[in-house]
Amino acid sequence: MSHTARHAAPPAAPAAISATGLHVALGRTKVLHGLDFTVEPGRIAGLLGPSGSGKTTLMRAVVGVQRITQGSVTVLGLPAGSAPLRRDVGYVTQGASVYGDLSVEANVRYFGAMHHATAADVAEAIAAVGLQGFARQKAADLSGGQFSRVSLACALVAHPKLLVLDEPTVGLDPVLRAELWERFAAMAAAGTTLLVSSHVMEEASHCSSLLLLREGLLLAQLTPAELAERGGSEDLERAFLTIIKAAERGQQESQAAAS
Ligand SMILES: Nc1ncnc2c1ncn2[C@@H]1O[C@H](COP(=O)(O)OP(=O)(O)OP(=O)(O)O)[C@@H](O)[C@H]1O
Repeated sequence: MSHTARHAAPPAAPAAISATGLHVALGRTKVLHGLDFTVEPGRIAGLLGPSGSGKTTLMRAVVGVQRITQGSVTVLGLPAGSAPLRRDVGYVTQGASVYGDLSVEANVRYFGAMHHATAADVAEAIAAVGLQGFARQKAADLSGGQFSRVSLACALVAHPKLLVLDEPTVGLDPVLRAELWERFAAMAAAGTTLLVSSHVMEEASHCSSLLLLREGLLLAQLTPAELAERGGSEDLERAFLTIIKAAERGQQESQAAAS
């Protein structure tokens, strides 16, 4: 082995997500306007933005179920949506993809089967979302919050390398919410990357990187501490509003100047 080779740095792992000049149009509406960002492996990236800012569209592009108009999205070094990624990427949408007439356990087993999950894996995923007491219950007979947790268990059982979650804590009580964030942190520490959208600003503090989206533009990618500093408040909701309002003012001023 040559001296150079012995001291060469190990090859860097590819970014978990890398978007370059990402444009998406839905019908005639341009929804994403050229996004550039990177999420490193083992991070929890929070996707924040007002309703209609393009969060779901961006997540769909990352998962590879959204046609891209221009630019590219790379996931774990491969084009988003490519076949080898199917095993490595989990996606939990707001509209749960759960079979109401099957039990919780049967649902999780069904998803797990595609990933050779064992009975222990299934039980562990169900326990992770706090549904161990409901494993035999028909999903249709669960409460709304319990039902949405079944789809999360279905994603967890696959042990994906990238987990994309659209508002996973909606409808959950504060105890479960805190437990889930602990779970996400443990997964990230073990190398899983999470992309999580949220409306709940206090949840932003659990993320290592925040993507602030407004009207299909990436306003900033920053840490929670940087958000607090840039928005002039330790209260992340207030800081977020300050940044969003400043962007709105900037847009109005440039429109006024142009007219
Ligand atoms: N099929 C469609 N055709 C045209 N426009 C669409 C379509 N689906 C969504 N949009 C528009 O695209 C924009 C972004 O939608 P998206 O669902 O990505 O936003 P979001 O940030 O996830 O919103 P929310 O927080 O309310 O879920 C919105 O203005 C929406 O009205």
